[in-house]
Amino acid sequence: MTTYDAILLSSFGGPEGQDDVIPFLRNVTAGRGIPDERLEEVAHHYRAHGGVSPINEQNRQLKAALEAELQRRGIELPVYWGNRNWNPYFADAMREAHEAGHDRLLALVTSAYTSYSGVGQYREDFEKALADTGLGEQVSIDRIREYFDHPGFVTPLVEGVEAAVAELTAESAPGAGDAVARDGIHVLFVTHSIPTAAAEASGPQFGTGGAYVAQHCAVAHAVSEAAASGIPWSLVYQSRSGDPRTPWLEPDINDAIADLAAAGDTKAVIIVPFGFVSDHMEVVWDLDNEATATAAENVLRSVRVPTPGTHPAFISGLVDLVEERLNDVPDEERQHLTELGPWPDHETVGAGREPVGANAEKVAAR
Ligand SMILES: CC1=C(CCC(=O)O)c2cc3nc(cc4[nH]c(cc5[nH]c(cc1n2)c(C)c5CCC(=O)O)c(CCC(=O)O)c4C)C(CCC(=O)O)=C3C
Ligand SMILES: [Fe+2]
Repeated sequence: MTTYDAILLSSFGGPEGQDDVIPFLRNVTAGRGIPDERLEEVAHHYRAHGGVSPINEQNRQLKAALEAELQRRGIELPVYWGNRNWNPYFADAMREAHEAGHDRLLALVTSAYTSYSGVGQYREDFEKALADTGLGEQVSIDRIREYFDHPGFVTPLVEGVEAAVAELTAESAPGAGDAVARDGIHVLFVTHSIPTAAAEASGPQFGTGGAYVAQHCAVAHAVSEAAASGIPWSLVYQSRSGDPRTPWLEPDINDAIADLAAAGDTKAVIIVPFGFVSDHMEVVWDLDNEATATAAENVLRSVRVPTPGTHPAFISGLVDLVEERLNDVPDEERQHLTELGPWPDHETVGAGREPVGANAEKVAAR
């Protein structure tokens, strides 16, 4: 039995008004040389939504749902919420927890896969917040393992794909599109593109694309088997940014849609955003606007599957992951739906330990 004092719900953060947009983008891109034209382009996505990203409200709902499930199970752990890039920041959450007497924090991160963005940057920012608050000697943070193949994350996706297949193959209702045969459907599992070098660094022993690509392939395979057996699928990418000369993971979802349409067998696509845990800006803009428009231009029907959000299976799965750490559950009893899992736990950050930053070598060595 390991004792923790509180849960640190850790996320990306997003702007909550027009005045927040540029300062937020500067936080996100600090030191990484994203050109201003690109910042303006991204600002435009937020501006069109009143300068508000949906992500913070989604995290407030996630926090409330976690609190309710913890209470239902009799687990007396308060939940503090902090972000990497916007209010409330990690430092705010750590200070608040510490002032209430909670120093042993169990971090639940809203990122399901292994990559620098989902792991190393969180670790760096935890360490930076500990340094900034002067709490590095007192506060410790243990991060819950990557849960890409945990049933809590996979079940909502399976349900979403099953519902999408049913919707597309149903006899057409007034206003809906024409029914599509199963063999006219193609499932597009879409995740965030990252530079190919970052993908390799996520775990070279997993082959081309590292752990990042291997984990996504494994989850796509599992969801496809469970929900859309016999229907062809592809792993595709969204939201590439940065210098066009730097290679990033491909194909882009819009190119994939155009290619499927040109090949002629596909009448409908199911878009499965399985790299994110909520329907935040990258989902509503890049998929619900752009990819959906690309499908329509290419005369394909499209259905976009919801991300896990506050699906009861997801909330319950996250609390199972909390209990796994509280009870020191051994590897062989940990839940996982692919052969890559159960993904290992992370080393503790803080409470007097030397900061190790992104810890890229150690991540790569696993
Ligand atoms: C793998 C990955 C995740 C998933 C894991 C995780 O959740 O961490 C993720 C999440 C998110 N990314 C988000 C937003 C942004 N990401 C950016 C930039 C980048 N993301 C990258 C990767 C990822 N990103 C990369 C390689 C870059 C290029 C920067 C560089 O060169 O290193 C930029 C800068 C502008 C641009 O370049 O587009 C923005 C605004 C939001 C918030 C959405 C909202 O507001 O609702 C969320 C949840
Ligand atoms: Fe991002």
